[in-house]
Amino acid sequence: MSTLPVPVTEAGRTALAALAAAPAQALVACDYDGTLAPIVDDPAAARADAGVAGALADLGAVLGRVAVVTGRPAAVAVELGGLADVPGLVVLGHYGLERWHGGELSAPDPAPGVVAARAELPGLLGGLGADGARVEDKRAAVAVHTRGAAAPQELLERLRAPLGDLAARHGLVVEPGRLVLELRPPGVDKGAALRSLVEAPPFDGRPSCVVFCGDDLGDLPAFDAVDALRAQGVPGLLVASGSDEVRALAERADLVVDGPPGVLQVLRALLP
Ligand SMILES: O=P(O)(O)OC[C@H]1O[C@H](O[C@H]2O[C@H](CO)[C@@H](O)[C@H](O)[C@H]2O)[C@H](O)[C@@H](O)[C@@H]1O
Repeated sequence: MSTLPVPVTEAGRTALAALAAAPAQALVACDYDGTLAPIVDDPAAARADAGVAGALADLGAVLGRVAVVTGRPAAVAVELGGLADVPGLVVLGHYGLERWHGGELSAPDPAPGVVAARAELPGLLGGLGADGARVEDKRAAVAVHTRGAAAPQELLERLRAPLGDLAARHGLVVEPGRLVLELRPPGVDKGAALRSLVEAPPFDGRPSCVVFCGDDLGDLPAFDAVDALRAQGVPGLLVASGSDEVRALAERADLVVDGPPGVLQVLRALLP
């Protein structure tokens, strides 16, 4: 078993004690990219360490619920993460729009705005001379990545306004992330997704503890949700998978670890 780094906050230490006291009523949820899987140039190649599935399975055997809450389509996270055989795992995809559990996927049809925006994207990017931009078709959303460009951050900034216009014209919102701008339907976020897990059995709104691990801007609503639960008396632990690209989570976390290997170490050490 790994050693768990000590949270820097009293709230974090309280949450760990609560988890140890009542593991069967605890919820542990993790983001996928940058948290369970390393950041790589090609989104289709972002595979989790082989130990991740085992760590989630071990935790799932003793905790109330283990979940992955991701901006990816749920089935893609399951496939890339090698998570298909993790007993009891829930994967909420597309920021909570999709739910995967026990091999069953519930996924709504893509919003018409996504279909229209996707069709316009090649012309728009071509007209802007967005060399190096990569379009990721996520079915219920469409993402434009700039990691492969000569100047990734500059290109991202240049695309922000035109992609914002495109999204607005089609009733979509722009979800910013690590060198990516995603056009997706409004009305879901990881905070609501996490709350849906808290409200469901076996917790029915009163878990003994909620742990959330994330790395990117899209994880901030889940951090907000944990803060709100704490205000209601539910202990919570916020874990940031640290990176040089995004610092906003590390500034709020109870525990900052060194990327996905550090998160895996935490998951292993959470076992009572
Ligand atoms: O909520 P997440 O599970 O963290 O998903 C967020 C986005 O992650 C992916 O993009 C990020 O990871 C890629 C692979 O490492 C990397 O190339 C890219 O630069 C990152 O932004 C994914 O491709 C997106 O669809 C997700 O929304």
